[in-house]
Amino acid sequence: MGDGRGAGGGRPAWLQQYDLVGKIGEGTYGLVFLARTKHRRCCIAIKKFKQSKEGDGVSPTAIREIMLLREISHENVVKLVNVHINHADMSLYLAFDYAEHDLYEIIRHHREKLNHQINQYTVKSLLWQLLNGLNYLHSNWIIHRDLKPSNILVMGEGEEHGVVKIADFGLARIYQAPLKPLYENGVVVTIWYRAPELLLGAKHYTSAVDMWAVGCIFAELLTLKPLFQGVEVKATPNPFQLDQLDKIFKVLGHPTPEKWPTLVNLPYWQNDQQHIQGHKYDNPALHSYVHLAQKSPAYDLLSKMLEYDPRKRITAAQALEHEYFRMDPLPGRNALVPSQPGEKAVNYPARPVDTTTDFEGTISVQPSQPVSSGNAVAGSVAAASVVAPRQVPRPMPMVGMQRMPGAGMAAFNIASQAGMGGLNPGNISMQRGAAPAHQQQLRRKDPGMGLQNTGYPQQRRRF
Ligand SMILES: Nc1ncnc2c1ncn2[C@@H]1O[C@H](COP(=O)(O)OP(=O)(O)OP(=O)(O)O)[C@@H](O)[C@H]1O
Repeated sequence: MGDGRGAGGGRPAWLQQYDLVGKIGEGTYGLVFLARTKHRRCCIAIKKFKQSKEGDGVSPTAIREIMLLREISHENVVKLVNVHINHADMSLYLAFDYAEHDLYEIIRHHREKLNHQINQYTVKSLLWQLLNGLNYLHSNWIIHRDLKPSNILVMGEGEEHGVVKIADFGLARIYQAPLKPLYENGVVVTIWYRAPELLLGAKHYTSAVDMWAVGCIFAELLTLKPLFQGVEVKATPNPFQLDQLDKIFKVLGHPTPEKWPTLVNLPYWQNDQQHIQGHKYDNPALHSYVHLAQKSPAYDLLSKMLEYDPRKRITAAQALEHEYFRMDPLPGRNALVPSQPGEKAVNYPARPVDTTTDFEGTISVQPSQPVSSGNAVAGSVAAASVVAPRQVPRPMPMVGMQRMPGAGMAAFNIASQAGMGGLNPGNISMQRGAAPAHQQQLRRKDPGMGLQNTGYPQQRRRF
């Protein structure tokens, strides 16, 4: 594909397969655009990575990582459909399937507009699907590392209505090496979903960090507000985040080496004892923060996700088997349908689209694209407005990473990615088989339902 320049003003040729609708978001590392493929008129979200000040582009290592992400296929994981490199400045564009909603907006809509809780069926279905996608990623040795509500997408009207898609998986590895975050551009970040072992300076990631984040998200779905809203200390790399730990201790109590034996080995626990000891609370009570009975299965599951010791924390596979998902209301594939007969479905707003921003992120493009009616996106365009900046969390700095071995995985030989040319529009030379050993086994297409789980606890049609 290359970066062939179109006749008109230096626009790369690959861009011509899309009609740009506008900008839908901005993260630490880049802008996200809504586009349509000219050929099939599919809605696509294109994530453009910003260049760092040093102007360093995309390394072959990052490209290899991205190619592996293309092999990931699961109903609850957003599909990476294309990768484009703009040769001129080595900027990177990733094209994903488009999702109309995300948990950040769904929670905000309930908190600020509807003023009522998300119904139990929806919470349970969102959580189950999130765990189902995560179980698949973890089984493929991918740790997300930046799970937060804006990264949990939910499909709008259509065949996949109400289906959860985890986004931004695996991207932390790409961000860190070749693309440095732009701290200077005023982006607000959050550490609210960060696991305590990382806050205490653990050097290795395990998939348990994602389960902590899921626990935080579960609590937020129940209460409509973040559970641990610490104020971040801004410094690099990975400074001691005492306020965030304080928020956690207040709700869960002080961790102890009796309950968490490896605590004593964590750098900040050793070095900042004095500070940490000053943050003891008498009556921690998670159940009162989330308004759950202590004996309820929901509380039991949540407290297992928010277990201090990462080795004791519940895994995604175990969580899917939890009693909470076996009792009424049972989770379903469309999380956004009414929970009871006669109940009205919530009409979540479409994403606002800023139609004045082009792929460069600066100048005005052609007037609004004609959008076929009846499509969810039509609403977005009609309601086009400047996209309000939101709190934009960023991934953790890259540190050593332990991956969980997946059970019963079919071998995937990286060398089978022969002829990656089609996937490698920048024609960057790549050594075959050069990926780390732990990545050389990837489960290929998974029909959707995780490893240990054959499907939803009980299929039930909902309207
Ligand atoms: N495939 C997609 N379909 C629709 N919207 C998407 C898609 N991927 C990302 N978005 C939305 O684009 C916005 C910006 O996403 P982006 O990932 O750049 O930033 P973020 O997740 O908010 O923060 P960061 O990337 O800095 O951690 C978010 O609202 C996100 O929900």
